[in-house]
Amino acid sequence: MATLKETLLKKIQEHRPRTTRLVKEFGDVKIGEVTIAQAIGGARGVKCLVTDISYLDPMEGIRFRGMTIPETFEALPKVPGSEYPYVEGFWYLLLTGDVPTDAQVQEVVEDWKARAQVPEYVFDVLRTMPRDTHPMTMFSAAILAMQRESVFAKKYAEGISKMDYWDPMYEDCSTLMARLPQIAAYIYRMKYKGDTPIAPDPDLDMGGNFAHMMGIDKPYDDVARMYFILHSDHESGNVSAHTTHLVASALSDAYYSLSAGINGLAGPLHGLANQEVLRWTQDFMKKLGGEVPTKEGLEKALWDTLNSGQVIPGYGHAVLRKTDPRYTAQREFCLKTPGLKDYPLFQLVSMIFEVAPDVLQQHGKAKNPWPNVDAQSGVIQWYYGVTEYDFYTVLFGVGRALGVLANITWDRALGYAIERPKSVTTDMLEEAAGIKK
Ligand SMILES: CC(=O)SCCNC(=O)CCNC(=O)[C@H](O)C(C)(C)COP(=O)(O)OP(=O)(O)OC[C@H]1O[C@@H](n2cnc3c(N)ncnc32)[C@H](O)[C@@H]1OP(=O)(O)O
Ligand SMILES: O=C([O-])CC(=O)C(=O)O
Repeated sequence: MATLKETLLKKIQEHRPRTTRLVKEFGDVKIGEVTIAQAIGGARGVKCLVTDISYLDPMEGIRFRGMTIPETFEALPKVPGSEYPYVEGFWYLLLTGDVPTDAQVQEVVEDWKARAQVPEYVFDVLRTMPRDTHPMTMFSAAILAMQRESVFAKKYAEGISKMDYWDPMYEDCSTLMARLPQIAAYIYRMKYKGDTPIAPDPDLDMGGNFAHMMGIDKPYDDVARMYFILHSDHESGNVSAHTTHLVASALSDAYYSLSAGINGLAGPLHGLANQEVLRWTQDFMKKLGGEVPTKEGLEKALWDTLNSGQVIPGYGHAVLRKTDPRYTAQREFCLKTPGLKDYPLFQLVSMIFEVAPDVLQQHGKAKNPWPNVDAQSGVIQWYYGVTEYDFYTVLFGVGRALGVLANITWDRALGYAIERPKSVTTDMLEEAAGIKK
């Protein structure tokens, strides 16, 4: 059986001529144009990034390597006794585009175990930080601290060929993936559980081991598998993926690049929105003082938020124009899980789903009034005892690493250039608009 790395090399060799030909023979073909609104408005809709790992359709939502979320869950080999697939198998799929066999999944499981030992100094770094440091700061710092381990940086300094850059990048990305779950769980237990880290169990898969190190019983292992897969990738233009890609384009290694991407994920308009959703719902519940919320009361709270110039967290999207299928997948998980289905916080989240889209439509600003992934993820964590919502974006970060690290491995494989778009001045825009000579 070919290893994942051997299979990846074969895929890379097959793919390279496609990219080379497109640039050489069809480099002048236009795939879009840029308006003033796009230049000022966050490059929305500007097509200037390439990835084959996932694609986001505004109406359908994400496809991972061509597969929808239900198709992905269906196709991948499941952990024995579990309803959800191995995260390791999903990594194989993202990197190669192939659904792995059981044996191919096991190869990744074993490979990650061999790489999983987090260096002691990473824990020292974390322990030195004041305990009220945001967990995303801790997570990013831990990743950055490991930069000295980078095989890519070492090989680059030794002077390897451009054609081989993908190999040490793959090594760094695999090592990061193997270690992130323990780092995340360590932060959680150090910060919120009286500094009682739990040692990894080498007999468990990534999702199972993460649940074990968090100290949470089944089915939290399935929650972890589902969560990491759902949050992994959302094509290349979102802030965390784009940042990771941008930093990696300077040939910064995977540690520098991922740490930067995680910093972007920590923004409240991006990954941190899942923390904000819980903060918003908790504040709302507190104001009710234990009363069951009514739709009218909820509607008023939503308008209060909008009228005070704030966004409704978990709603709206830069690309999606329908309910996020990641929201739907998590909602379905809640609906099929007996205790969760009737859980008051889930009922409130469901009531927001009934009320908020109308409110946002009446408000008339958001192009997409429907919920995104962040509106539904926190309630599941809360139900299983992870009520420290500051931590939620770290969970998102472990999942997001799968996508962005697979992407930067392919960036190096296909020799994508250093990213350097052109800026213009406001004077130039006014000239282009014909309002200034
Ligand atoms: C994993 C993820 O990153 S998913 C997104 C997580 N983020 C959130 O849930 C935060 C709430 N949502 C938002 O702030 C936005 O919808 C974003 C950031 C996700 C997308 O931003 P954009 O593409 O600029 O959205 P859009 O084009 O619809 O924005 C138009 C206007 O509607 C507003 N708007 C968009 N969504 C919302 C919302 N949920 N609540 C209130 N206003 C909103 C925007 O702030 C903007 O207002 P402005 O014209 O005064 O600047
Ligand atoms: O696609 C985006 O811009 C934001 C998002 O949902 C993600 O990154 O998961």
